[in-house]
Amino acid sequence: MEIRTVGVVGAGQMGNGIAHVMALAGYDVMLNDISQDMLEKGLAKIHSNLERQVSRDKISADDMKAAMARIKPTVQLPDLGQVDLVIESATEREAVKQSIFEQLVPHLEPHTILTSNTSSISITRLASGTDRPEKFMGFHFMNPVPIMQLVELIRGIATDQETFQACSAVVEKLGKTSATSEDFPAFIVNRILMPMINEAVYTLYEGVGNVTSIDVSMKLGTNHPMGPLELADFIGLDTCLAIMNVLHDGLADTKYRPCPLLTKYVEAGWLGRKTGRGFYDYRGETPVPTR
Ligand SMILES: CC(=O)CC(=O)SCCNC(=O)CCNC(=O)[C@H](O)C(C)(C)COP(=O)(O)OP(=O)(O)OC[C@H]1O[C@@H](n2cnc3c(N)ncnc32)[C@H](O)[C@@H]1OP(=O)(O)O
Ligand SMILES: NC(=O)C1=CN([C@@H]2O[C@H](COP(=O)(O)OP(=O)(O)OC[C@H]3O[C@@H](n4cnc5c(N)ncnc54)[C@H](OP(=O)(O)O)[C@@H]3O)[C@@H](O)[C@H]2O)C=CC1
Repeated sequence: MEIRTVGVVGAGQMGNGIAHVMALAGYDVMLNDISQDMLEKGLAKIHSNLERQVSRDKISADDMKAAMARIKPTVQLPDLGQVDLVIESATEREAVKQSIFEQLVPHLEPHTILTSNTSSISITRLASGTDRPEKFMGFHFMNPVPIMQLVELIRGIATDQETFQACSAVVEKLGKTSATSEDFPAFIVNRILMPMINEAVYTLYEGVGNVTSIDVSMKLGTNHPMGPLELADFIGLDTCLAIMNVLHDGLADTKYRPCPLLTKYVEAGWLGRKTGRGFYDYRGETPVPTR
């Protein structure tokens, strides 16, 4: 089946990026969030990111105008009932995602494909709470969505081939590249990336280095574009902790135990860039390390 309309649930950093690339590729997008404020901030972010692409001659002003016109914001989840494809991108908490699917399913067309942008949670388990596990899969974008080339595609145990092909075709239309992962905790990218970030936090916790020396070491020593602590702040420390907990619980191996210092930052509400403070303090002109 051909996908023409897309519903995105959650207008945070990932949801607004997904709405951005979908609209630019010609899909009509319904963007939903529980918070009107987050919806407005999400739309403003899409606008400024599109403007940046226009100023760098990546897209034309007409492309930008057309993309903005294709995005319809709504705080009413049932407004997504008519779309061909739903990409859920709300907070990384299983109960939140399950509740969204539970509320949405009664309003959906029978043909609608349901997907989640989850970073780590079992696709099979999320699918089993819906009426269509065969039309459910993982559609995992990378941050920042307009820039990163990869989309991980994850089949649940029941996902059918037609659903997988329809999602692969969307990735192609976006001009991105897909990699397929089996449905195990945190899939491929975060199975490898998140233990590295967690280890960087242990390195800080144990005093092996400070924020600056750890990030400089990994940037200049291994040519990573961002140091691991800078990247953790960019992803969101709540999301990093949630992923570590899924790895720890799902694989039952102590090598995945989240660093207590990561837990402490999350408990403080220091979630990284999105709250203005994490391993760095972003409230001034330039980021300042907090340790
Ligand atoms: C947690 C998960 O589930 C999975 C994940 O996503 S893990 C995280 C994956 N992401 C990464 O690892 C990102 C690592 N960092 C990077 O690649 C780079 O630092 C970066 C691309 C984010 C920024 O690159 P940079 O060279 O420092 O900055 P800059 O030169 O200003 O920007 C490079 C490009 O990114 C764009 N960009 C930067 N930040 C952006 C943002 N937040 N949103 C949209 N576009 C952005 C810029 O416009 C620029 O675009 P062009 O090349 O088209 O002109
Ligand atoms: N951050 C990253 O680098 C990546 C994240 N992901 C995944 O994407 C998803 C979203 O992450 P991210 O965008 O970073 O998180 P954010 O915290 O930036 O955004 C989450 C958004 O979801 C909203 N939300 C919460 N509950 C609901 C609900 N019931 N209905 C609709 N919206 C809701 C939140 O609103 P409010 O703030 O009002 O609660 C917020 O606007 C997560 O599953 C995450 O694991 C995937 C790839 C990369």
